[in-house]
Amino acid sequence: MPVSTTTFTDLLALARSARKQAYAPYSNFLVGAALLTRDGRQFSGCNVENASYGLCNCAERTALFSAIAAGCQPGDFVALAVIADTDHPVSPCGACRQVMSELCDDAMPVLLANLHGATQETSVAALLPGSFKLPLSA
Ligand SMILES: O=c1ccn([C@H]2C[C@H](O)[C@@H](CO)O2)c(=O)[nH]1
Ligand SMILES: [Zn+2]
Repeated sequence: MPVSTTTFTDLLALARSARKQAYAPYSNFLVGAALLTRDGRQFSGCNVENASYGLCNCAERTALFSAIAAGCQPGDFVALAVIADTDHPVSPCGACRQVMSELCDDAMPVLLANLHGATQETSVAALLPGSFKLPLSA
């Protein structure tokens, strides 16, 4: 489903506001994300860190997992926006790319942004070509 500029503007505003909720006392790197569903619902996420560093959860996964927890199914999503205080639009980590590849359509647009107005539109497949997937049983 194509996504309009207005939709991305809205999602980015939500991601920017979600970023303020980040719990990132270790890295001090605050990230926000916002996800739009086919039926028009929006879910936001921030990064949540932990003293056991490997448990840190990125903003992208927080948004995706909260949508799944609210009853969304893989493929219900039409766009994701991510924002951080970076020189260039923020680049999602490998773990988030893998999660996106399983829960979102390959063609789903992803808008990467920084706080200063730079944006880059990409897609789930472009972020992780040839992603690993297990066959799902019905
Ligand atoms: O796209 C990204 C990149 C990093 N982080 C988080 C993970 C960790 O809390 C902090 C530093 O890597 O930023 C995100 O939430 N999203
Ligand atoms: Zn990540």
